[in-house]
Amino acid sequence: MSDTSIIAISGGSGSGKSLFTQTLITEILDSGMNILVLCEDHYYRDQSHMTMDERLKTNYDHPNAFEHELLIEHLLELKAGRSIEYPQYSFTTHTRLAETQTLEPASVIIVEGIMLLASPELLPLFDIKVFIDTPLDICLLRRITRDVQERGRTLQSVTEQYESTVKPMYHQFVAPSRFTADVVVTQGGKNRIALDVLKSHIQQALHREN
Ligand SMILES: Nc1ncnc2c1ncn2[C@@H]1O[C@H](COP(=O)(O)OP(=O)(O)O)[C@@H](O)[C@H]1O
Ligand SMILES: Nc1ccn([C@@H]2O[C@H](COP(=O)(O)O)[C@@H](O)[C@H]2O)c(=O)n1
Repeated sequence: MSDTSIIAISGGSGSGKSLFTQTLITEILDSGMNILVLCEDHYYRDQSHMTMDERLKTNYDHPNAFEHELLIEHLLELKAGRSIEYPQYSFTTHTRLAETQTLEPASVIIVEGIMLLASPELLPLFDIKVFIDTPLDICLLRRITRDVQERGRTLQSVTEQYESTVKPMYHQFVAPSRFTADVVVTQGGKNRIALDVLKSHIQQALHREN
């Protein structure tokens, strides 16, 4: 087994996980380091056997919506120095695409997603657990803009899904998972100090490898 560091970045939908992760890796990649990012969203279950009506009824904010078994298998493969076939997911068809992407192992792996810290089977794999703590009303405002502009949703579908699953599941699963985190970050991807602390930890881990 190699000495791979796995960092989990979790928090509600729209909390700023992706922006935080992207800011972090852009700054680290600028210094020429080898780092890999996996999104939990890519591990939403394949629903190609279901009709579109059935897919629209899925609760995408429950831990069971994810194939965490496959995510665990992939993290273990990467830690063992082997490549993986990374699933690709469509928020339009609500299922996996036929193609996958081959990803090579790296010394530091960042995984980001809503249910990472709410899933006890995943926790032992993470060396650092980060929770992006953003008020739910701000998450909702960001989600409306993003889902309409980037995920082909209507304002009505975003508000209905928010009331029926996103908000109740946030309170049931995501918010309590904050207490499993090592680091709780306010102000998301704009929190300069949190970014610098994690960057410094990652750079130390990468230097230990070299
Ligand atoms: N701190 C912030 N201030 C302003 N806008 C932000 C901030 N963090 C994220 N956003 C914006 O909010 C939207 C959702 O953020 P994103 O990082 O995709 O959230 P998540 O990955 O947690 O769902 C994106 O359009 C992003 O640019
Ligand atoms: N087919 C799907 C799958 C997921 N969602 C929503 O995505 C959210 C998680 O992704 P973030 O990038 O926002 O963290 C989650 O809250 C699901 O409701 C969806 O709408 N459709």
